[in-house]
Amino acid sequence: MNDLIDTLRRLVGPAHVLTDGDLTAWEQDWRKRSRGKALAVVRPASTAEVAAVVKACAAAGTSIVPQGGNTGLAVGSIPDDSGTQIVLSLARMSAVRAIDEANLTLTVEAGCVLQTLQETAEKAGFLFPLSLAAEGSCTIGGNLGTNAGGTQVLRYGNTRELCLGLEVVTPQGEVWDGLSGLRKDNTGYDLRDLFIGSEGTLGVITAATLKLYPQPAATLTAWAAVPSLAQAVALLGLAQRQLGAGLTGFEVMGQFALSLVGKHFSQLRVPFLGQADAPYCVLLENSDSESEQHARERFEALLESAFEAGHVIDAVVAENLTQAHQLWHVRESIPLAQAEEGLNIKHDISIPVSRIPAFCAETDALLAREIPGVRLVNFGHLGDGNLHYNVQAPASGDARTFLREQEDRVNTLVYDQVRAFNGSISAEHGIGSLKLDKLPAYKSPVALQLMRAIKQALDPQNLMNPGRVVQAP
Ligand SMILES: O=C(O)CC[C@@H](O)C(=O)O
Ligand SMILES: [Zn+2]
Repeated sequence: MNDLIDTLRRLVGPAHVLTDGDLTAWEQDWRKRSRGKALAVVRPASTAEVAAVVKACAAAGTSIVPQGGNTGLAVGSIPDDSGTQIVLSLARMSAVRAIDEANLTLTVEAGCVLQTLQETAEKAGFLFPLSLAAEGSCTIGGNLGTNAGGTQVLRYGNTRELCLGLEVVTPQGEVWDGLSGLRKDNTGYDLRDLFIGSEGTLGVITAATLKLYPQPAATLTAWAAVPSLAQAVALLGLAQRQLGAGLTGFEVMGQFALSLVGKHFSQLRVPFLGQADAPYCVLLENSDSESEQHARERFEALLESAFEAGHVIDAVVAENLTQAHQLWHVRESIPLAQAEEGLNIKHDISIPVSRIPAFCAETDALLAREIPGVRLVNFGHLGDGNLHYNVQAPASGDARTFLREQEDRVNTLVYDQVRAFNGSISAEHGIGSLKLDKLPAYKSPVALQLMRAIKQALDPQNLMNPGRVVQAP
């Protein structure tokens, strides 16, 4: 092992091979639920260095956990507790390599922080639409590795849809330069899409060519109180018909989720908080290619028809950007408020949009019956059929004990319902190690067999993020 550490020090410089001191930032997951122990944290500065590190680890039979901003929610980017794995941090590889304005593409290295990437696009007069609460610290490599979703998916798609090409270091330490900015390329299997969402189990993404979009002329945000989830779904349909591609955000939030924001972040103003006839609120975003006035007129027309149809019982439209940011901030504070409230169980699920009201009605009742006192923190990206159907321990009693005794049962109740409604047990957060043992019960055996065969073909030594996504054959 000491030989490997010496080699790594030679390859990336001694200052970038961390073996002692406080390694919490690399060894602990974002929710602070899991902690591993790394043999070393290695921080290469170039693709050539990543390739050399991977080759050295392969020769030593040492496994590698690629890591970006370490903000994931599925425990996929920290080492296990064996003390034998290398954490390969891409943080130092953050350069913007090129912008091609005519081709509408941007090529960046994996460690580029998402917000920096958005700002780079903006400075060049474009929009890079991937947007999520962790954007100040997550990196594009991690976004690609997990095929992250976020709040603009209903208009622009997941990270996968925003990526045209990749550069990848294979488990053998070869470099695949697939950084094409082509929108059409039918020359065989789509390797790019294989690596996206593979959570570092097939290789290390070192750079990507991403799509840019024109900036909208105006973006408006509204917050509506809705009488039921069924009416929220009806509002979504109406908004899609009236705004077309202008509808760039459609988030739903249950009153209990909002009450946690009110409780833990009392400086934030939460519209329609606790309004008894509105069990849910919806945040809508309208991006307009003409003007602010045009956007406002269309938004007002939409809300008027929505009131008439009974989809909405109250609504506010942000007057300016500051107010719009405040509304988004309330929405994005829900996970933090949940963490403040205490230990919880997350379910990042997707269901066909049409079936979400029935799913929630049935599953809410099932949980209330089976696990009395349980508190549902239900919110998410309704426009994508993606709910964060989270469960907070009962207010009374010890949350840690509750989780120890009930977490598996809660998961089984919820995921069995997800299966019955043709849904997915991971919509946008990935599998990591958190859901590794769940996947076989909820994914087709044929699909799992194909996934294992791919893993075996690309990484026969099982050195790339082992124990994540699929168990090696
Ligand atoms: O904490 C969660 O459950 C969801 C986090 C994130 O995906 C969000 O949509 O805010
Ligand atoms: Zn989300």
